Amino acid sequence: MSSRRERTLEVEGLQVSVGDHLVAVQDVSFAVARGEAVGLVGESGSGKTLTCRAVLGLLPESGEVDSGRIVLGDGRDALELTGARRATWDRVRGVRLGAVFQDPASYLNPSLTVGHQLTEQLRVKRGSSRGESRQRAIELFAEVGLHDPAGVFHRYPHQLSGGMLQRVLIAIAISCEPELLIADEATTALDVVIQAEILRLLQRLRESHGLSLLLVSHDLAVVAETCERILVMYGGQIVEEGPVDEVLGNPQHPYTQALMGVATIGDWRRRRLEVISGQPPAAGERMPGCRFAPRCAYASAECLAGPVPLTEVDEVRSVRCVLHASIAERRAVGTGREVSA
Ligand SMILES: Nc1ncnc2c1ncn2[C@@H]1O[C@H](COP(=O)(O)OP(=O)(O)OP(=O)(O)O)[C@@H](O)[C@H]1O
Repeated sequence: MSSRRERTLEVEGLQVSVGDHLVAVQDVSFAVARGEAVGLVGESGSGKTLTCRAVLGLLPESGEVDSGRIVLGDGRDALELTGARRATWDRVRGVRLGAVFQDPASYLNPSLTVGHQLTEQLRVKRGSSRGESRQRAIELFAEVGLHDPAGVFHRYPHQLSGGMLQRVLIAIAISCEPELLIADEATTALDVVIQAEILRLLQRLRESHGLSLLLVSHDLAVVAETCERILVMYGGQIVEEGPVDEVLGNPQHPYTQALMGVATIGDWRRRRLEVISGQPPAAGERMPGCRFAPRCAYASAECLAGPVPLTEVDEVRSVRCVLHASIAERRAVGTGREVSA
């Protein structure tokens, strides 16, 4: 588990609100160890993007971190990001923290060549000379799998495909050797072949650069293939976490079980999550107990008694469900009811 490994990121008790003080992310705690790939999954609106954006200091204008701690690095390199000033963010974002998102074109300037944009990053963030940064840019373009990197250097964003643009963005994101790369739905818009190539590239970069990865995806298959650990979010909270194989192989939270149900185990690879019946709570919706209770076939009065903490099941797994032990028992003896899905 990550506690025995050097930490790249620690998020503790994070609460984020949006709009008119609507709590959209609450009590979110997790860590990413050095070189580890952690996947963040959940339905649309569950708070995945706001969690990542809080870590990156890029919340929307109406968004705010109400409480909690975000610490980048470990030991002597540990840096508290909560409440950091702009100058600190300038030193961290793009340097110790890299990010890639779903729509790479919108993060590039259409009127500058991609080579220019990468060299600017190297010049501004690393203080490299013009010649050094040009040479390094071409090396980085080659490293992210762009053919004819010297030719690509002179291209404008509109001259490149979506997959090529995502590679350019990855080259920019890793150019300053960050400790952590956040990839928020970075392969969602790409076709499956390109998606697989980009995921392989991220794996390779993890190995060659000792990079930690926080990968947000709707797609359980993407996380299963790429990550060691998974965080399942529901209604702004983490409801289950643990090693990917164990969580997907034997989900403990009824929501994770339902996700696996709709994704049809055995034939779910490469499928996107489909919608589970019922609606998740909206941002800011106050609920007395478990936020999944209205959609859960196991729900009882106990579930509504008060806030449900994320509880350790064993050394490596945690679940936010007061009934998880009895549900696991019922499932083990084959009498568990199926969750409505
Ligand atoms: N700028 C904003 N203003 C108001 N509400 C917002 C804003 N950004 C996010 N929210 C709300 O916060 C909640 C969490 O949103 P978030 O984008 O983090 O979810 P997500 O899990 O990343 O979803 P998706 O997979 O669709 O990106 C949602 O209810 C969303 O409507």
